[in-house]
Amino acid sequence: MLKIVLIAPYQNMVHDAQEVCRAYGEQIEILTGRMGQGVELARKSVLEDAGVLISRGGTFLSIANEIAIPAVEVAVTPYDVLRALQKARNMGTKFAIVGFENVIGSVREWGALLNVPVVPVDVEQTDSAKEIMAKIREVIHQEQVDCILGDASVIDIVRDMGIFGVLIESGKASIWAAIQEAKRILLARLSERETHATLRGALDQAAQGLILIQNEQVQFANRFVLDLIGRDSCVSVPIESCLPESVCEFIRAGDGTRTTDVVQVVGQLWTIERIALPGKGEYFVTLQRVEDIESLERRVRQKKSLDGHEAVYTFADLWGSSSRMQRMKHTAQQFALTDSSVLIVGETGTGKEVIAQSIHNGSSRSNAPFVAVNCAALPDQLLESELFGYEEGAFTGARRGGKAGLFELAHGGTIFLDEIGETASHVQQRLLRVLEERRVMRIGGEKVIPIDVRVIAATNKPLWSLVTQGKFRQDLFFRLDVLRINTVPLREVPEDIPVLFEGLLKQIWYQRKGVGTPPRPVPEIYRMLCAYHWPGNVRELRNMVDYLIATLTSGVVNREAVADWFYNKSLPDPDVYAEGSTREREEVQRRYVGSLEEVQRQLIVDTLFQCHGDVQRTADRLGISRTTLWRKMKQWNLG
Ligand SMILES: Nc1ncnc2c1ncn2[C@@H]1O[C@H](COP(=O)(O)OP(=O)(O)OP(=O)(O)O)[C@@H](O)[C@H]1O
Repeated sequence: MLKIVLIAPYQNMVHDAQEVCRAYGEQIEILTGRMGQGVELARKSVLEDAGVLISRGGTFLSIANEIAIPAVEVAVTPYDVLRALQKARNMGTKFAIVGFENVIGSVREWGALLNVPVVPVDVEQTDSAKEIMAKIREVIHQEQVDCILGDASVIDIVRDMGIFGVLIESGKASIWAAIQEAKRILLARLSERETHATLRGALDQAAQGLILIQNEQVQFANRFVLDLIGRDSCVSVPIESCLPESVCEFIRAGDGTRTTDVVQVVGQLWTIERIALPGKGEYFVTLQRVEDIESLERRVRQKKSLDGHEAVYTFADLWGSSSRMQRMKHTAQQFALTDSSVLIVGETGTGKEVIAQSIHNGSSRSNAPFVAVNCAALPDQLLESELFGYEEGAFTGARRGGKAGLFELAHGGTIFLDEIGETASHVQQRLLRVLEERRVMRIGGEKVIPIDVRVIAATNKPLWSLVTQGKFRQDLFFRLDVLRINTVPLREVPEDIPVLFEGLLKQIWYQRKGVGTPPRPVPEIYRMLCAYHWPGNVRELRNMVDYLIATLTSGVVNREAVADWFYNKSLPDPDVYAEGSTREREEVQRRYVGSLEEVQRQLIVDTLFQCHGDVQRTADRLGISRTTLWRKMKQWNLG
């Protein structure tokens, strides 16, 4: 605990100070010592936790000059001088007051006011005892003074000269005032010390080296640096005696306000930064292990990549009790336990993405990103830059600072390449290289970035026939087709329709309404649902349930409600057909003639028209994915 130490230059002051402390309950340490001896005591006290020093006169000035901690002066008040003059009157009629400015400052005016002949004699801090003696001799000779007034050090000299001297003593009030000032300063120091300790503690926790240098000496080094150099402290130690040579070289060689470099320290690479501070010869130096920066970068890369790249589905979301569905699910669960590439083949809406996400979530990569990219949804150039990223200036419109590709974002996790059959040949070639080398190079870049990504690809096109037509690279096909899952079209597992229908009914009901009881399906509807061929598979069934929940007015899903959906879709379904009006039936017959492809095209044109060109609404109505719709629009130039 820091304390207050009073260094009294004369014995009476010790006595007065003790009385003041007793009277006011103050706790301070009191020592006696004049000038050099007082300074020595002060120095010792600092080592013994003195926080503030108190002294007076020349001793105070010396302490304030030589000791680094705050010192408070016991002021010499006019009353103190008056008391001394009173005593001096017994010894003569003319006086000189000899002292430093802090003692005799006010005396000049007081002497004049009291009509007492007082000659002030200034003593400088630098004056030796001999020089002071000469000044006293001169004033006695020239001014004929009878007695010298002064502080303790002056009175010592005067006595040695055999001249009358009166000590100007400080009163108890001055001592009390000095103690109060010292307490105020001590409190401020204590709180500063606390802040300092907190700050030091924080800097000691830093995972990098922090060094403050002043005139090539270390003024502060945090725990990280001390551990690195194997020392407990290095305050005020020359840099070459405690810091590694490469660090010293860098500190000396750097110019400018901020310099950075990479140096070798204890066999490792470190980034080092030197920041020039406003004080001359003052620098702040930071040291960071390159390995730590790299690992941090990896973590940042992973964190950033997780934003919006999460798999939500698990195997529990894959419904269907048919043996084909169960088998498929079981196979996918087994694949989740491996790290090989998976190719999922199946029609639109059969749950390829659900399976891909479930595999990811069931795998050891489940805490890492799941990045899904629809290869058919983007123009070739854009797909390429999205997948592999690009460097600044790689092409017109490239973002400043470049952009990380989806492969980089998927680092540690899984990338799901949906509609892989739609990729252009140059993208296929690049994909192959990434899969073979397990590293990417951004477009326009030269840096090779290692990646650890599991690939799951999906297609609703017969990929092998694309290979035989030369539209898909055979080598890429075999890279992807390591583990194969064939999804099941809904029309081939009609026994799953009730389970799926009821599951979706509940799920969507609670999503939309939050509370209440979902509508109850009547068993007859399943005959209608099972007779339908479901080109959009489970997605189409889902859309139907969505429609029913939005339009139902009773708590029952009956034949009429289902028929209404079929009719609304304008599909020439035989069961529903009979329920439409003759005019509408004729209109449908007139419009939807020709090959299946022509009918499909007409249906898409009509639905797009009804939806005012809104692709999402059109796709929803037709029960196909946006991508499938885009593909078909591209095929028939409907864009
Ligand atoms: N077996 C299933 N159990 C529950 N929901 C399913 C199942 N299969 C598909 N779905 C649902 O159908 C919708 C479409 O699924 P998903 O997107 O996985 O199909 P996809 O085969 O990837 O389609 P596309 O090829 O058009 O991208 C999703 O809402 C999904 O939840």
